[in-house]
Amino acid sequence: MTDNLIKICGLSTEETVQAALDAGADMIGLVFFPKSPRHVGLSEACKLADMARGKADIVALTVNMDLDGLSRINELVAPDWFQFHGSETPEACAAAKVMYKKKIMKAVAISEAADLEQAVFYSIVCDRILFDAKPPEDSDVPGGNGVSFDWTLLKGLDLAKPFMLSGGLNASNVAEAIALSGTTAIDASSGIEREKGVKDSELIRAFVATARSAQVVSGE
Ligand SMILES: O=C(O)c1ccccc1N[C@@H]1O[C@H](COP(=O)(O)O)[C@@H](O)[C@H]1O
Repeated sequence: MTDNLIKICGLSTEETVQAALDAGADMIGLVFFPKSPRHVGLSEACKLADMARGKADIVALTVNMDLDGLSRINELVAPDWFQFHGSETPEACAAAKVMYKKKIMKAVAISEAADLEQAVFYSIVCDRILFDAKPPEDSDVPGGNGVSFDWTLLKGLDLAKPFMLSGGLNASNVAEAIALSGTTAIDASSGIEREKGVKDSELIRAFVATARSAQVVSGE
């Protein structure tokens, strides 16, 4: 067993939140983005968050949401984290951190080494960086696309804050992703679904079990 940090994102039912908690996920993500097949309304999100509170960190994922929307989520859902998955600036991330007194994770889209540079600025003001693949050109959503990037780009990366790997992870590739990236914090969404937007409890269990035991390969 490892202390790898495991986030299960895009949960929208009580059954799959319970499966993630029972499997030992450290963070559960709720998506507040109407274009996403994983979007949850506020009242459902409150129920799901209450199930997880104190057992796993609750992450509210938003995309370029205005302050009214963020304030409502903050007051009603009371997440531990906001995950900003749009084009929010470092200044906006810093302002949200002060205003809501919550931890902030900023998604940074990667396809080549040069894309890592923007993470430096975010890592000064945010609590964690989430590296995700750039979305396909025909996608309506900036994440949850099941697309991976070259995991070796993260090997040896030194930022002011910790980071997490996402993008196309599933039970079959997460051990290799951890080994090649050197990252022990990982996040999955579409790779644990039986169809788009529909999480599968068995796939969640398999993902968490594999991710929990996967080791970084040292000395490379
Ligand atoms: O899951 C979504 O629908 C979503 C919508 C908008 C922004 C981000 C979204 N998901 C996040 O994207 C990454 C990668 O997801 P996947 O594993 O490749 O499906 C992950 O952090 C999700 O939380």
